[in-house]
Amino acid sequence: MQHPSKEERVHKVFEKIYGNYDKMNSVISFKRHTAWRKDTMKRMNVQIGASALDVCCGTADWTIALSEAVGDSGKVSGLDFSKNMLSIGEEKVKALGKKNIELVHGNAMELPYEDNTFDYVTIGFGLRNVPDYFKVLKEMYRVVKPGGKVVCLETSQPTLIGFRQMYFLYFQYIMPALGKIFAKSYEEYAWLHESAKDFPGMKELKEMFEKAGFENVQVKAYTGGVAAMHLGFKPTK
Ligand SMILES: C[S@@+](CC[C@H](N)C(=O)[O-])C[C@H]1O[C@@H](n2cnc3c(N)ncnc32)[C@H](O)[C@@H]1O
Repeated sequence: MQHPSKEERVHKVFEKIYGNYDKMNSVISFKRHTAWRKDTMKRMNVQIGASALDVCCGTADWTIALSEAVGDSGKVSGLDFSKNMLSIGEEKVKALGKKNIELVHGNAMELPYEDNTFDYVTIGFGLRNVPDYFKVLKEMYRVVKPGGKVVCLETSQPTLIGFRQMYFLYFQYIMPALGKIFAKSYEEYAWLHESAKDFPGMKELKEMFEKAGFENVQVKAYTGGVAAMHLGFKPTK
């Protein structure tokens, strides 16, 4: 029997865990993810009336935060390949009565947009999941406008001594056990461990941003480097 591709595996994971995703996010990060997201938004300094694309938007939390920042005169699109994750996002958008959000079913590897379309393009805890990080960064580069910002918030490789060892023990034993209790699925949360383990550290990801064409790349580590934000500008010429 053939092994499923990374893309097929990831798709299956999110199609299955969608109902528990938001709750698990808070549990596995000890609610830290909310602070990371807030700080990232502060650094982005999103302007009223701007346009934004949130790649791998999932249940649409970052998409909604962006829609609040751009206001009624702005527009935000959220894109994801899991219809179930999007369905949770749709419920939130509807409940909030947001008119400036469009949620789109699509693949991050081939963004269905013209070159130079958005002022901001974000990806939150999504890049780790795609089959080719560099290809997705180049896609994000392609669709952001010259002078626009591309921002990635993702797990990273902890740099503090002791933290790193604890982090891996946590990932290997504690998190999957939490996954079993809350989402009744061990396998799916083991995926988080695997994908986070293989994901590049801050320096490597910064280099990848630069190789994709971004300039003035800023990096911010969160909680000892458990997560990090990378922000790059597309040159104006
Ligand atoms: C960990 S969730 C992150 C969701 C959201 N951005 C957040 O910050 O909570 C990762 C999301 O990426 C989506 N995803 C993974 N690979 C994708 C791809 N190739 N194209 C589009 N979406 C993808 C999954 O369906 C899932 O919703």
